[in-house]
Amino acid sequence: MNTIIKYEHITKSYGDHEIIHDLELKIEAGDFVTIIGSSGSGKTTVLKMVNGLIKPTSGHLYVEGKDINDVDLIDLRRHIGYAIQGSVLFPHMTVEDNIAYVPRLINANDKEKTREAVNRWMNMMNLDASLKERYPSELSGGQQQRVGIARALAASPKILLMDEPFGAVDAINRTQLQDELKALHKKTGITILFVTHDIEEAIKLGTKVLVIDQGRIEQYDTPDKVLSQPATPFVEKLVKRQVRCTNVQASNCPYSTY
Ligand SMILES: Nc1ncnc2c1ncn2[C@@H]1O[C@H](COP(=O)(O)OP(=O)(O)OP(=O)(O)O)[C@@H](O)[C@H]1O
Repeated sequence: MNTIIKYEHITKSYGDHEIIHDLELKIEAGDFVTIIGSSGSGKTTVLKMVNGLIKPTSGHLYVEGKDINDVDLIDLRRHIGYAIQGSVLFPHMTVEDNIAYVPRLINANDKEKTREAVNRWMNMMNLDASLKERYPSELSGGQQQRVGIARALAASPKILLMDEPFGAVDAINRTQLQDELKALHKKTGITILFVTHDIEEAIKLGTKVLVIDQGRIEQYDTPDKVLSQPATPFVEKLVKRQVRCTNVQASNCPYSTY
């Protein structure tokens, strides 16, 4: 097992309000970790600590064995993909320039490498090459989201952080994007942390599901285990309320509607 992200005794407080309590977690390289919990439970905070957008109040966070307190955060962020809900594309740049933005910073003298990265990730996200010259306002919501993901991946990061990336797209596009992301994960072996409100999405996509409530881990396990052996009443309620057990065997799923 190769740990790529390690949270060690992490707490986070705003004023005298502690919102993350002594978080201890190891994430293995290649896992697709979906993070689920009620609103305000700390999901985004846990995610944003990985690229240093939020600093813990105490404890240490290690990425590839290095305490992120000891690394250059700008450099770290260039090597960790980050995709969030809605379109965060640069509106005045074409699709190609948006996707090429970070690779150009990294491969300053190697234009061919950047061109290859743009083509590769557009292809991987099912974006037709004819869209390269368009501006974000000339794309559909689903296309904008695909470009956002291609941009997050274009620097070939080992880690991809995603905060409700499909929250603003319609159901059909959402299902398609989920399937594409799952295939992409399989193909690349990249480590993904993915925040969602949707337990079905968490179960469908994750190789591991992290359930958080009020700044504490309720369960960190495979989707199958979360469904069949919920560790706490909170997890039980979460899965019971929402899951239709679409991607596990009915026999493993106590709440199956089969
Ligand atoms: N800058 C801040 N100042 C004070 N409190 C904050 C700040 N940022 C977040 N919080 C609080 O920290 C807690 C966790 O926030 P976080 O955004 O991580 O939750 P979340 O689980 O991602 O929520 P949601 O699902 O609603 O997006 C919440 O109670 C929130 O109000």
